[in-house]
Amino acid sequence: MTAVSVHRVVTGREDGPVVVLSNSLGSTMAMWDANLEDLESHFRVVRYDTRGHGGSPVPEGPYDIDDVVDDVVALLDDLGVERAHFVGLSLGGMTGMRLAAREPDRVDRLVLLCTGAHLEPSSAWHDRAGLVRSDGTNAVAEAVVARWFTPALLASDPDLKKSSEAMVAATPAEGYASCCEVIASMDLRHDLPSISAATLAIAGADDPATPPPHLAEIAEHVLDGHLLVVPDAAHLANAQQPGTINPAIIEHLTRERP
Ligand SMILES: O=C(O)CCC(=O)CC(=O)O
Repeated sequence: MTAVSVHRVVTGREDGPVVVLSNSLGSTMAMWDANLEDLESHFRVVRYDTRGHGGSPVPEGPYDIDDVVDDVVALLDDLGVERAHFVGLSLGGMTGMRLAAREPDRVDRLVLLCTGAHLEPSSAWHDRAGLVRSDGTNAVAEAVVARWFTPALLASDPDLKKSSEAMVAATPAEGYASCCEVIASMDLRHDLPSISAATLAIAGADDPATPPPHLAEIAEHVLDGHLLVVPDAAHLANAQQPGTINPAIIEHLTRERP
C-alpha cells in the first residue's frame, strides 16, 4: 500500500535532536500531552497521528505493520530528517520495533512503552475489528479505556474517563479496525535480535493489555535493551505516571554514548 502523509505537529527546541512520538490504537497525538513540555525542553518533538486516527488519512484497510512504518519513513523524508529517536506506545511501539529492524539507519534510540512483539490471539483482533466495523468505535470505548488507566484513577477522575472514551469514540471505525488488523497479522519476535538501537522498554505494572512480560521479552532479545516497570500504571502509563516516565525517557535519549 502507498504511504500516506500523516497529520503531524513539530514543536520544541529547534536545535535539539529529533524525537518522533507514535500513538496507540484508538488515541491521537493528544495521548502525549503529559509528556510534551518536558520533552520539548530537550528535543525537536515530532508528534503524528497514525493512519486511520486523529487528523491523518483513513485509507481503506486492511493495513499491515509495514504500511504504518512506510508512513513514518515518508514523514521523516518529508521533514528532511535522516535519523531520529523514536518513542512509541503499544501500536506506536510496534511501529518503532519494525522501523528499527527494517530501517536501522533511520533510528537512533528507541523507547517502547506498553507494547508487545506479538499479541495473541489474532482472532481477538479480528473480532474487535469486526465489532468496530459493524457498531462503531463507541462500542469498544468503555472497555478500552478500562485498560488505559488503573481502576482507582478512573474512579477518582470522571473527566479523564469521559475525555478518554470520547477520544476512542472519535476514531474512525475503518481506521481503528484496520489497525486492529495490523496487530492481528504482526509478529516481530524474529525482528528483535536485529534491533541495534539502544532500547528502553517501559511497562505499566498494572497494564492488562501488554503486561510487563511483553516488555521483558523485548528488552531481553534486542541487542541493547533495558526494562523499566512503572508501579501504579496501566496501558497509558505515560499519561498516568509522567513524573517517572518523562525523566526516564530523557535520560535514555540523552545519555552519553559508551
Ligand atoms: O493500544 C494499542 O495500541 C494496542 C493494544 C490495545 O488496543 C489495548 C487494548 O486492549 O485496548
